[in-house]
Amino acid sequence: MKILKFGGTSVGSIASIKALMSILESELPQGNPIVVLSAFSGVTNQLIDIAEKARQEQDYSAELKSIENRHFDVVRALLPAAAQNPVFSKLTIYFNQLEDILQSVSVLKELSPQTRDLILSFGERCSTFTISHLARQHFKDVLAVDGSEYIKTDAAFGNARVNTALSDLLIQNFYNLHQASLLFVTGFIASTDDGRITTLGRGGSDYTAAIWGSALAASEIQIWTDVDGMLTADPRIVEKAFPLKELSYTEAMELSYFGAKVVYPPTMTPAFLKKIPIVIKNTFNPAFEGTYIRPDTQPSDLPIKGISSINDVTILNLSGSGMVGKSGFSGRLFSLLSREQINVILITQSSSEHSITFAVKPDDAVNALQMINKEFELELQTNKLEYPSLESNLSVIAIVGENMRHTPGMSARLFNALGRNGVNVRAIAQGSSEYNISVILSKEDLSKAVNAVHDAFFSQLKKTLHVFCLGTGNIGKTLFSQLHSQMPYLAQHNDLEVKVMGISNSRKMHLSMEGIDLSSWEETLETYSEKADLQHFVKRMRAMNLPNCVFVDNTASAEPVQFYEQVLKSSISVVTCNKIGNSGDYSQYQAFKKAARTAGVDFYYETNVGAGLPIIRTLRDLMLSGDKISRIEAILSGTISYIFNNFRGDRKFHDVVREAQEKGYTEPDPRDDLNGKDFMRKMLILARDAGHPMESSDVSIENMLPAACMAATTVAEFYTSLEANASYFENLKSQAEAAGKVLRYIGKLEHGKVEITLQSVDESHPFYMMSGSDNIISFTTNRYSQRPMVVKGPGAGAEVTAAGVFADIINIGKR
Ligand SMILES: NC(=O)c1ccc[n+]([C@@H]2O[C@H](COP(=O)([O-])OP(=O)(O)OC[C@H]3O[C@@H](n4cnc5c(N)ncnc54)[C@H](O)[C@@H]3O)[C@@H](O)[C@H]2O)c1
Ligand SMILES: N[C@@H](CCO)C(=O)O
Ligand code: NA
Repeated sequence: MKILKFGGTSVGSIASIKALMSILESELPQGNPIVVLSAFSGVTNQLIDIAEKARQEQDYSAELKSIENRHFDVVRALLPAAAQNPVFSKLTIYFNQLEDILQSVSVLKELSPQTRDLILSFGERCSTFTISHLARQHFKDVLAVDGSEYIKTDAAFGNARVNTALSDLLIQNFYNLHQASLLFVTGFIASTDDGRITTLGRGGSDYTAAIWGSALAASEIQIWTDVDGMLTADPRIVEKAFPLKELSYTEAMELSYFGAKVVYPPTMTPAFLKKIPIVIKNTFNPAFEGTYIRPDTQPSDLPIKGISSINDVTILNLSGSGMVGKSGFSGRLFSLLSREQINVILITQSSSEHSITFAVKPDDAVNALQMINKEFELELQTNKLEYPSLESNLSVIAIVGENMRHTPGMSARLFNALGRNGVNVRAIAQGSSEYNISVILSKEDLSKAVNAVHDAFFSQLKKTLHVFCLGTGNIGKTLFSQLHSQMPYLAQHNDLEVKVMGISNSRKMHLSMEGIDLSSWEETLETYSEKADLQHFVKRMRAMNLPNCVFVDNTASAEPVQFYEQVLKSSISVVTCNKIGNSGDYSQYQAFKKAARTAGVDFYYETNVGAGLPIIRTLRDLMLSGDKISRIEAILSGTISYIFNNFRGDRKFHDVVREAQEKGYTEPDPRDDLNGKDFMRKMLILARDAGHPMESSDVSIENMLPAACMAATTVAEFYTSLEANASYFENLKSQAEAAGKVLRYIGKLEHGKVEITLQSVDESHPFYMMSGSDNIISFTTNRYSQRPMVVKGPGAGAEVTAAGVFADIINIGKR
């Protein structure tokens, strides 16, 4: 025999009652279950409210009427007219009785816990009566049972303690007489020996189901609700939370301790003791298998079963020399708290025994503090103890699961996820059962922390990167289109989801908690945006406090650079193709690195040199493995490379420059390429990464342009001057050609010196063969001493650059 318990949301509406009936219909062929019902959703709370209003002599009639109407409406909708009247009459009797009781509360201006329980009992009685009547339309031999007659309790109204032996007997006797009927039992309510109504406290209908199940040795207890089972985390916090197939009793208890909402496992203890399996099922999705809670679970692949959290706690910290080695101390402390009925959520003690930290509900904190001050007055006055301090606005998160037991690396994974996201851990507790590790953190970090930890443990789910992008030009635009087209691939092959949460260019910006749809980012930016304000952008990004964040700079502006350090310090990784940051003052370059290291986040800038070519990464790997760089020789201007490779035949120099610009190889201002500045920045960044603390003034650059071109004050003027100096460039070319050589602008780092020179090289030179916007770099090192390591390929252009930025972002996601 099974117990099927339907909670408030499963009995609150016409649709849910229909669903309930069809669930019963498919269940009945396997034998009659016992159905336990809650009050219609929301009714218990309404009754509490109405009772309170009555006590204060306020008008409650409308609210009472609305409860009545809900029951009547259901009857009207689901019963044929001819069958309605007897139900209406009985319901009217219930509501008249309730009205009478409320009247007396009003007259006496007194609402005792006993009266309150009596008032609340109408919720379950009306719902069970109504639904059992509706069931008569579908099933034979239906019986409505007032469960309060069969569960006997003490007189602790509001949260009564059950007399199990007596209740078991009453239930068994009743069932023996009526097992042929389809029984509908009121949940939540019970009675004292002398017949006064009591209630069973939080999760009371679950408790009723467990008591009946245990008394009758049910084969299964089904808890029908409005979600697909117990989830891995609170779905209001973690969008990706998913239903668990199976939990052990212990896991269910641990998860619920910190607030799993669908079932309140402590009430299921009678079922646990008899090893009866419990299933959480969704009334609105009955085909879904739901969550099984049972004693012997199958081995699971999940490293943890879930993350539970308590939104608001306060911690008290007690410390002092008086505690060391005093065995009675914590005994006194905790019996004091228990005497005061203060529930201790979590305790940690330093191994020096010098301090104890414990967490309580904020409502209990001041009381706890005062009680401690009183109890330990002597120790406090003699300085053996320090006056305890309170810390509020904190939350607790706990990871729970039996697989954590004896598995090294679990706590590392937890703290790594928290650390990388800049979540400061205030206190830690691990039960010696190893089923649960709990940490206390700031309340404002709760959502970020739970999401980051969920991502870290449930790696079979997509991990989400939250990306904030500056710049919607050549590179920015291309990055968005690459991200957009690669989304499905990333999801499938990298278990990664990249969500763009903010976009800004120099005119407009837009940030969104939902993320920006990359198929229409341009319209979104036009329609919803505000005026660009970088300071504000960064502030908002930080305030969103999301896990796994990346700040991407695709501008050529000095302004974003001012924010890198503060962004890194707030545990947000930075990816930049903008070279201004790393080629500024050396102290600034160092500060970025230090900020990233300290915060444990990434600062990636692969595209600063050679666009998407793996140059920065290669150099870093060489350095990390202890190699020494003796020489770097390189062509690192894609623009100049393109110009020399295409300045052939009767083509004009300035036309080729314009073509390079049109192809997206040049900087936004092409003068930055031709005057060597862009090349200088790249050589400087390489030299710094190779361990030389250099400034830009240390780089010597041979001008490739005549003085008149260098002096041009606008881009238009620049092109005019290139045209005017056409013969200068023709000369350079023909001289080289006459000698069987080609022109190459080459950078070199050797003996701590960096120079960039214009050279004519013949075919014996390794840099002779180049095409398109090719870059080439050769590293001569201790290990690559005879023949250098060479990286070569297209070193400019929107596609290859955006791809490099993309790869940096993904690499952050992979860590
Ligand atoms: N083109 C290449 O092959 C290549 C290769 C490697 C690196 N880069 C680098 O890429 C960067 C972008 O180049 P691009 O060609 O896309 O430039 P672009 O001029 O096309 O676009 C720059 C974007 O930055 C925005 N912007 C400027 N200042 C801003 C600010 N303060 N806040 C927010 N947005 C701002 C502009 O509105 C524009 O959308 C440059 O730093 C360049 O050095 C380019
Ligand atoms: N303008 C740059 C882009 C790549 O950094 C170049 O021409 O090399
Ligand atoms: Na690169």
